[in-house]
Amino acid sequence: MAKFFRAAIMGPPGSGKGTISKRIAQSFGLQYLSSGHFLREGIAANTEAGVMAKTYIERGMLVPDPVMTRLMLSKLEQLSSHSFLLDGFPRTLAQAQALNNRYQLDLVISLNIPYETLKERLSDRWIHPRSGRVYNMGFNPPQVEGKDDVTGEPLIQQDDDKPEALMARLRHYKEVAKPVIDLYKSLGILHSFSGTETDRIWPYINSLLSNKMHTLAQDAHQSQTP
Ligand SMILES: Nc1ccn([C@@H]2O[C@H](COP(=O)(O)OP(=O)(O)OP(=O)(O)O)[C@@H](O)[C@H]2O)c(=O)n1
Ligand SMILES: Nc1nc2c(ncn2[C@@H]2O[C@H](COP(=O)(O)OP(=O)(O)O)[C@@H](O)[C@H]2O)c(=O)[nH]1
Repeated sequence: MAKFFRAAIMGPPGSGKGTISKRIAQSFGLQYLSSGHFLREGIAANTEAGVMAKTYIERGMLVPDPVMTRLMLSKLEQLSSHSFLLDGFPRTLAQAQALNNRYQLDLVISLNIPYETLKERLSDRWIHPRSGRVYNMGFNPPQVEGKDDVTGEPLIQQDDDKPEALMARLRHYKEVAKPVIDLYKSLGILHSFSGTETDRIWPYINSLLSNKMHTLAQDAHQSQTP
């Protein structure tokens, strides 16, 4: 039976999860699932989960574990025969345990990026709220300043990307992520990458994934050979 490749990416705000996920999805054909994107979609569509999530996000809080877990596991159900990459989920240990009861990840990527770099990147991050498309005035600027490349609609800066909010977000991330990272370390599937430039980190992630997917394909082939 074909074996599907299941991965997650973790890292503080601004560490490049979205940027790297886009490259992984393009290069390896993994289905990309961003929990933040699903939440924003739910909020825009006024779904039950969206209405509930909004009250937490507006206060800078995490959406409760049962809501996130229900939302993400139901998205994953629809992808039961697909390789996937998760971004933003699991965020807490309870979410990681709930995920692990249903799907065992093959690989977790953790990004370690210095604080000064995060601060610079986020102060330059502009987003198209409806699609979640992300720009950076230095790294990947839009074709027309302040406008989304696809729709031409205005780009915005998120309040919590401002330097004043960043320190608290970062501290919170570290606190909540530590037990999740420890869990994946103990399972032997955690791979950490450090640096200040996505373009320098990417070749290492690319070769790690190429190797893993190659091994997986070989294992699947051997298990089929009588
Ligand atoms: N498992 C998750 C994922 C997201 N959120 C909520 O959804 C918001 C937006 O999530 P996301 O798009 O992943 O962005 P952030 O984590 O805020 O930041 P970044 O993209 O910069 O990492 C979060 O701030 C948080 O309030 C949550 O509560 N639980
Ligand atoms: N200058 C610079 N900006 C980057 C680099 N990698 C990503 N970015 C930008 O930094 C911001 C944060 O990246 P993003 O992928 O959204 O990070 P996430 O919050 O972890 O998902 C975005 O504006 C990206 O375009 C990099 O190597 N250099």
